[in-house]
Amino acid sequence: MTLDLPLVARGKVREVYDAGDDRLLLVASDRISAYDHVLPTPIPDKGAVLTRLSVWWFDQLAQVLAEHGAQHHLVSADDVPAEVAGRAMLVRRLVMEPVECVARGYLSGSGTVEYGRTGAIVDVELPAGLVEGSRLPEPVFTPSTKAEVGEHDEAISFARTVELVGAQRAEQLRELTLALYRRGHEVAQRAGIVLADTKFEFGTDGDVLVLADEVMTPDSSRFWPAATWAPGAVQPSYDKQYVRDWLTSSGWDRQSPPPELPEDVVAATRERYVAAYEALTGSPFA
Ligand SMILES: N#Cc1c(N)ncnc1-c1cnn(Cc2cccc(F)c2)c1
Repeated sequence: MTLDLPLVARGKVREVYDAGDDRLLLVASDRISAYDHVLPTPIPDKGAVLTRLSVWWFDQLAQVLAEHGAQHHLVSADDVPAEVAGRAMLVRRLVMEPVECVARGYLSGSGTVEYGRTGAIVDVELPAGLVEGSRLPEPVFTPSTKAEVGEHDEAISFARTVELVGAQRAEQLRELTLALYRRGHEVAQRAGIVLADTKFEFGTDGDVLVLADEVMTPDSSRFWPAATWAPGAVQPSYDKQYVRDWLTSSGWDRQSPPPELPEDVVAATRERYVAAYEALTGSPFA
């Protein structure tokens, strides 16, 4: 698929195009990544499900945004080129903040490693005795810098965030990030999903802070099935566990190019994305 628009940025599974008139087009592909590799087999409708989920969250979060004097960047999910209908968002072009705003409600991944070394996540002290998957006493703001494509984001302190964006903006980003995460966690819990952590991106339009990018999707967040949540081990992913388990069983060395996925794993994975969407929104995907 080639869009007749200038490419602005390309991620592992998404692209951003210049749509003119201070608008960008965010396009979500059906590509899936696992173990830091983009797999050769697409998951049908993944891009559409994640786009529809972001669109739904923008509406759900409108009140929280307004309470913090902020807006979101979505202009339209309908006024998009036919080639990407259903899996693209027309958004306002913003001046992007240079930090990834991560909220964590649970200890997982790089957070667990950092906690094991220091008892904290960068400058955020945590109580003793936490294990992989533990729920934190309160959600924490653990910003990171935006890494180059293919690199991992690097967690930074709040003091560094202040250096980058100023004290007032840093405080606003922390407050809003945590408020949005709390709302998302509450909604997800009712849907049988643990929203363990999530990454927001913000920009500004004049003086107004604007929620950008995708929002609380399985690609920007850790989604765990609530029914199997059990601190003390790596939690199963709501959406990617079939893929991870099959890749592990296939003997793939995680260094060479990844193998094609079998049809049953593709179908089961598509069903997990659709199930997450339908559980969260209460609406049928089809
Ligand atoms: N959202 C947004 C946005 C905006 N509303 N205004 C200006 N810039 C951006 C913007 C540019 N890059 N990204 C990250 C990104 C997203 C999706 C795919 C990618 F490859 C990369 C975000």
